[in-house]
Amino acid sequence: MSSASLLPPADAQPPVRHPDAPAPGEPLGAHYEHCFGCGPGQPHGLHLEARAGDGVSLTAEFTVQPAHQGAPGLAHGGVLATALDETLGSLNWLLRTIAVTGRLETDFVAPVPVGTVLHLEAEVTAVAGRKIYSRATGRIGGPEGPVAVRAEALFIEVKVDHFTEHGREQEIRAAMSDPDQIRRSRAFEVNP
Ligand SMILES: CCCCCCCCCCCCCC(=O)SCCNC(=O)CCNC(=O)[C@H](O)C(C)(C)COP(=O)(O)OP(=O)(O)OC[C@H]1O[C@@H](n2cnc3c(N)ncnc32)[C@H](O)[C@@H]1OP(=O)(O)O
Repeated sequence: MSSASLLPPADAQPPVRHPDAPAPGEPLGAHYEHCFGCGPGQPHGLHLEARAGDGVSLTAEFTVQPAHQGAPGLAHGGVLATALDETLGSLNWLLRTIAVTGRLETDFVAPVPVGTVLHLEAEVTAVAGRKIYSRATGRIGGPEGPVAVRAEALFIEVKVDHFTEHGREQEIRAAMSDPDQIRRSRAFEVNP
């Protein structure tokens, strides 16, 4: 059961897909080359690949590598939580909103062996002001396989200043001059 702070308030609205959101089936790509969740330049990262779904939803895959073990041969729970966090965070691109995780609640339903493809699906359920409510499920053995992990989350919309104030200047400057225009706009574009 989710905690009270993950229940949308009575005045929450259904999420609205941004008109310029990627079409259903289109890959979302990475928002930052060195992101541990999705960046191609992070050798031990998850290299999570997400695709837009209908409405404000998406699907994603992540293959558990030996570098992601906790118990021998099994994915570390924190890594699985990261996969859920990254998947849920990617939803905000469909809203064209920059947001960070405020709260993430995870259920670990079944162990996930190394070599397994985790099939994730996620959707935004409601928006209330700066608060974005979402949930995700990860299945093994195929997109229709048994549920191994699931999560509910609250993301909070932030201005780009959140990153320039708290992040390291060198990395921020490098991300702002990323030659990949889609990645640059995904990281920094804010829509009212
Ligand atoms: C360089 C590249 C840029 C990349 C850009 C893309 C980034 C994507 C990254 C993707 C990577 C994957 C994703 C990641 O890993 S993101 C990384 C992990 N997350 C963070 O680092 C966030 C750290 N936290 C903060 O910075 C602040 O606490 C934030 C910004 C979240 C809120 O502080 P702020 O001062 O702004 O706002 P507020 O305190 O007035 O709160 C506002 C409202 O929210 C409610 N609330 C707040 N927290 C919680 C909570 N825990 N449970 C329940 N409710 C909570 C609060 O009650 C209030 O509600 P209401 O009173 O209005 O009803």
